[in-house]
Amino acid sequence: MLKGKTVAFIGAGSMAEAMIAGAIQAEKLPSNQIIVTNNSNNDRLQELANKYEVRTLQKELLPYKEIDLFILAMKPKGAREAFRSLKDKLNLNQVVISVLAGITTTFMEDHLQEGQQVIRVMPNTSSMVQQSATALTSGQHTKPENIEAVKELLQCLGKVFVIEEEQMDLFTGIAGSGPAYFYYLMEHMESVGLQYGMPKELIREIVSQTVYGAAKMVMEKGTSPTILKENVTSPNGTTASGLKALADYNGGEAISQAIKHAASRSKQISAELGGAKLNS
Ligand SMILES: NC(=O)C1=CN([C@@H]2O[C@H](COP(=O)(O)OP(=O)(O)OC[C@H]3O[C@@H](n4cnc5c(N)ncnc54)[C@H](O)[C@@H]3O)[C@@H](O)[C@H]2O)C=CC1
Ligand SMILES: O=C(O)[C@@H]1CCC=N1
Repeated sequence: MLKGKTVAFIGAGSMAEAMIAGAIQAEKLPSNQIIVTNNSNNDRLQELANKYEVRTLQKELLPYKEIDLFILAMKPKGAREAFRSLKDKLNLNQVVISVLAGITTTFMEDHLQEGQQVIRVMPNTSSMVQQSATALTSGQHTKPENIEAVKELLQCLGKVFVIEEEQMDLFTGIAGSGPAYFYYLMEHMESVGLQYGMPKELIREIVSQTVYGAAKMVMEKGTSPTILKENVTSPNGTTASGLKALADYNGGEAISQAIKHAASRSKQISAELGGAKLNS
């Protein structure tokens, strides 16, 4: 489905790079089928061209007719201008994909030609190592074969979940932003190690192996986090003491609030752009 398709990234930041790196590593999309552009930073385009051998071009020079899939990867505040400049240059066989937090398929359809095929996607930066949890939801005119092609592209970046659009803000709070919560946790784990004199490289390896092992247990053993947590916890042992401190300091509530705030910010971005009602 992806074979022979040309993909253009409009926006060349960290998310675009993570997706480009993942797709090339998976060998599904050769670098000569990838075009990248941004607003004005030529040095950044040169950096991506050197690193991934992709074609980089200034926006005005994009060969619009050659491109099958446009992936919008700028900040949401640039969305209106980006859609405005794309609108009259596309035909209805071309597909517009957005990774922008809070940009709904309705917003996309309303700001492109009537009948344009659109797909909203929420990856995360673990795309860089092909371990993203990515959500996909499509617009009303999008052909099944194009959804399959985009799924194939996203599968190069990790696991893909086709979800209802209503769940996108929540998915963004859990998985789009999620890696940052784990990095925050890891930062704190590292800093305790450092505080007690462990060498930085050693503590980093210990912490990342611990987090990786815990995720792998959930994925491979089919056991719930609750049971796995109980398995670690000996009566009156070290873990019980650690978990009590987490509860005393409201660790669980802090995590729930992080997800709820991120999801609500996604909704708010939609509302600010006039693309969705802010109902919670
Ligand atoms: N960073 C992340 O973990 C994730 C980001 N996203 C979404 O990806 C989008 C980009 O995020 P980052 O890569 O972190 O941002 P970034 O700030 O690193 O990159 C944004 C890029 O867009 C370019 N740009 C801005 N306006 C443009 C326009 N009108 N036309 C062409 N290029 C334009 C900038 O020059 C820059 O290259 C955001 O909308 C964000 O919601 C989605 C999932 C995860
Ligand atoms: O922080 C953000 O808005 C983007 C969307 C999900 C992850 N990063």
